[in-house]
Amino acid sequence: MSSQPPQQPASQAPKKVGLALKNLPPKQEGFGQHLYPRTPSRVDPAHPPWPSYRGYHEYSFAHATMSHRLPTILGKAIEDVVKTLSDEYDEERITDLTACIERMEDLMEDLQGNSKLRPIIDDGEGDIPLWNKEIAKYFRGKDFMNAPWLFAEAYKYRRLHECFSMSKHWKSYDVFFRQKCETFSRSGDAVFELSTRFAEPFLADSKLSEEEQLSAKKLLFLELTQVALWGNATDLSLLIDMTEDDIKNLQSTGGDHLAATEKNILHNNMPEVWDLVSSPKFGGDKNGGRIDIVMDNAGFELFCDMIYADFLLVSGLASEVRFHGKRFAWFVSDVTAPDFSWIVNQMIHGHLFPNASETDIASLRQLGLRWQTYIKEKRWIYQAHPFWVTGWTYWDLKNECPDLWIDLCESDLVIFKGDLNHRKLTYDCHAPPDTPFDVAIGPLGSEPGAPPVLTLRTIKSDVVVGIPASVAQKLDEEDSGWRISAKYAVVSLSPGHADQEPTV
Ligand SMILES: O=P(O)(O)OC[C@@]1(O)O[C@H](CO)[C@@H](O)[C@@H]1O
Repeated sequence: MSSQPPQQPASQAPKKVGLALKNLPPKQEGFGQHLYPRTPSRVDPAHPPWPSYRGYHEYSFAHATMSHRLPTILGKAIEDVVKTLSDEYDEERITDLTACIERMEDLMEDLQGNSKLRPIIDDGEGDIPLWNKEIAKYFRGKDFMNAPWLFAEAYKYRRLHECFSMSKHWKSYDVFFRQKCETFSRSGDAVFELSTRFAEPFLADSKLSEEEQLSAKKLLFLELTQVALWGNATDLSLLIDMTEDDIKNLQSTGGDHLAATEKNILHNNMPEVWDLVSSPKFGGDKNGGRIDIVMDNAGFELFCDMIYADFLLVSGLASEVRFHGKRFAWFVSDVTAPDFSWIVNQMIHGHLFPNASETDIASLRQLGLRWQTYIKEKRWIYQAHPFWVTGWTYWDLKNECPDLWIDLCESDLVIFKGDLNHRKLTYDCHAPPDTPFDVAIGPLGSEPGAPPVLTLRTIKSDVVVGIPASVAQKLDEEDSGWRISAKYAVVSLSPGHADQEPTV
């Protein structure tokens, strides 16, 4: 008699049972959409006008940044400090710097282990209350990946500063300074292209009629606005994998190149900006307006901004230009006070371009000397409010920093440069692309006393506003990387309400 083997328990999961349900109602869509946009009075950092981008959103640039780019940037920063350490001979300074490296390694662990965001240690800096209030009120218990991307990314740069601000001898050490200087010294072609044209200040040909002179001024204004705009394409945090030729291409400022790139400006208010700055009312009784530039990157972009600011003064469109920079190293290449002085002093005294011709070097020197005079005469003013190095968006500028708000309301035009400033203007959230720019910037566009606000931004991250939905959809279909490639740009103007008294 053959005996049957004992029955084994099933080792596989039972097959799914498919129910043939034909009478259920259809799937519904658009849940929660009635919540957006939130009305401005219900907006706060934990409740943006539209949903935030966050590090765990795998489809977004936020994810690539939080999981890959930031650890790479931090790793390079540690390499920089190790290099500095090797050049040091004083024991106390060496042990002090070693402690900075250890703090950077702790930060790397927190970043890669997705730790919760802790308060910033009080190092006596003016931005501490702003940071710790925002963490305590809105982001307690959040980590690097589930906090809004904008906040988490800014927080990482503040923690990086803390690694040094806790030290005795290295409080103002900038881990990105070396990189910023090296990149500028590799930008010779583009730098001389501009310096040789502007060493002598722009003067409209006196043989031309008044109307012709104005039209020459307008054409130059439009082209230099583009130079300031596209100068933003070369930001160091994105240059990690670029060759020298790639960089040269990005920096090309020739007329043909500008004409070709103008079609990539998806929202272009340049004509309106010209109408504003050329109006006899611009600047009131002053001889030209006060123009503020909330700067982005040091090096080549700063050089382009200075070329622009020089023209604004020389042409009489501006009576003074205020440059707003950062108090410490920020998003790799943002301008700090040392970067601002460095560029002008190197232009006058430096040896950055050993292979350049005497004419090129002389043109740079002449330009640098003129810019130095503007600084001495306070026609160019450098300012660095602590608010610019926080995680707050500019929707909160008035409430969190009424002093800065009142100061900016005195301006005749505030120009925000670059991608990060644009993210802060628009709350870095999923706003529909056809949201009008002045709506997307909230109180900065709508409050009484708000100055005219201009954004000059090459598009390097997900948020895009002010363009027809059909244009965004077409680009999504045809050029999938368009939101991060810096190939496209926006020049958007919010007219503001300078005719009304600002309130605080
Ligand atoms: O402000 P910038 O220099 O134009 O760009 C800053 C940037 O490179 O950094 C962020 C990602 O890390 C993005 O906002 C953007 O792509």
